[in-house]
Amino acid sequence: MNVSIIGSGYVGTTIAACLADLGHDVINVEIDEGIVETINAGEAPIHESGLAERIAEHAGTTLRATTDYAAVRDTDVTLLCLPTPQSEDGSLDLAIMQAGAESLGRALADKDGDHLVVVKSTVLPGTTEDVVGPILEDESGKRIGEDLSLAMNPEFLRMGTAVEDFLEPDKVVVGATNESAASTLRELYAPILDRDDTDLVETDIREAELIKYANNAFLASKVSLVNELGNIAKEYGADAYEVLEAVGLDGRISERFMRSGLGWGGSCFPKDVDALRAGAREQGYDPALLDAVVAVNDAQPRRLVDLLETHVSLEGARIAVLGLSFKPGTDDIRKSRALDVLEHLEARGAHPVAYDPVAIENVRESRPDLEVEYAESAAEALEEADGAVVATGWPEFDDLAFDGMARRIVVDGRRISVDEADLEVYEGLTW
Ligand SMILES: NC(=O)C1=CN([C@@H]2O[C@H](COP(=O)(O)OP(=O)(O)OC[C@H]3O[C@@H](n4cnc5c(N)ncnc54)[C@H](O)[C@@H]3O)[C@@H](O)[C@H]2O)C=CC1
Ligand SMILES: O=C(O)[C@H]1O[C@H](OP(=O)(O)OP(=O)(O)OC[C@H]2O[C@@H](n3ccc(=O)[nH]c3=O)[C@H](O)[C@@H]2O)[C@H](O)[C@@H](O)[C@@H]1O
Repeated sequence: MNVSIIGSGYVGTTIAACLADLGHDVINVEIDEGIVETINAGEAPIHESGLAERIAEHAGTTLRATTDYAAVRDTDVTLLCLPTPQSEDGSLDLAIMQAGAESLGRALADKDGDHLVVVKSTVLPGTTEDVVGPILEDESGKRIGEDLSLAMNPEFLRMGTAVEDFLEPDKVVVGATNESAASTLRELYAPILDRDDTDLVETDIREAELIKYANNAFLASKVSLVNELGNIAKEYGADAYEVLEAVGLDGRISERFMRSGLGWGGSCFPKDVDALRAGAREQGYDPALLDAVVAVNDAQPRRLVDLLETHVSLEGARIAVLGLSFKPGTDDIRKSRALDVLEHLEARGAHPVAYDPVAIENVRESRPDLEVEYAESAAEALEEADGAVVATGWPEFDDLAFDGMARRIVVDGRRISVDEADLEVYEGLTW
């Protein structure tokens, strides 16, 4: 099938390379010329395991990139993978989606024959049909239900495991208003749907849009609940990891997403939970539980620094901060809880020395306001430190030697593997 993908970021690039791998002819339409050149040169513009080799294999043949929207006219289906950021007040900002839909609609005006447009970006219910659809109709002169079809197909991949998640998903959700759109998507994903472990959910567009938010809200809530239970466990002197491992054996609950500690960050959970809360309020519903989910999450970094302060007087103290990215396996620092830890340490007069295997440059560039010293290794960050906090659970922090510290005091927000006998103090945030 001939497929065009609008937006070549984490989702668009991953999907393009994977669909080319599945045998489709794919073109990425992207406004950033640097990304376009990188893909056409056979290289990956982002770091994701399994991506570079797929781009290298297909670039120039079944995978191409362009800045020119006219390319969509040679394709049967277009997947919109544009960013859907949040506004200052937390609500969903659709400006980029609207601009992309306008360019796409204008390009489709000169296309003979039918075209299917699929929204893959995370958008609130009503966006596909009430915002994207009308723009496409106005700009293209085509009519939905006649020579234009619209579908919504949310994406559930995680950063760090994007290729594997896309090719081996638990489910594919297709929201479509007509059978021909649904059948085109079934054909597009045929090799994925042939897997025994992938469920196909066919539904209407609004449900598809909300399934994505409900999914992220559920996972973020699960981690906040696990953190609240962990905070309570800590008060009782109990180990939350042992408690929740047992709880997870209940098939209704599941063992996954049970890691308590510093909380959730990243480019998705925070923005999507906020957008859903703002959207719910706009609809007249007060999302009390989701408000609490965010409040619990926001309190964890302060709790970690409070815990450290019970062992170290922070004014003037040199504190090693291990990990800056929002989770291991990525250099993404958006809404990383580690940044909140740095802010709390700074506010209390400490001198943070941070180390991360891949994310330091991103923090340096995007947060010049932070007064942090950066180290080139964990050992260098720990040198002469009066205490250390673990903010991201990178595997390389497991079984680390805490040699060289002025005082071997370690407060862990991610449950790394530690030989406590080597330390003066080892405290987990929730155990
Ligand atoms: N990052 C993730 O792990 C996941 C993201 N999502 C959702 O997918 C959507 C896309 O997210 P990401 O790929 O992370 O975004 P991103 O920010 O990594 O990439 C978006 C790309 O679109 C390009 N772009 C912006 N305006 C454009 C335009 N008018 N025409 C063509 N290209 C344009 C940007 O230059 C950028 O390269 C969002 O709605 C997000 O919530 C869903 C599942 C996973
Ligand atoms: O909508 C999105 O973009 C994506 O958001 C998340 O994916 P991602 O943000 O890449 O990362 P996760 O692995 O879900 O982790 C999110 C945050 O939760 C934290 N977390 C996760 C699991 C856990 O047990 N404990 C915990 O604190 C992680 O450290 C991280 O900060 C979802 O898992 C994806 O399904 C979804 O597609």
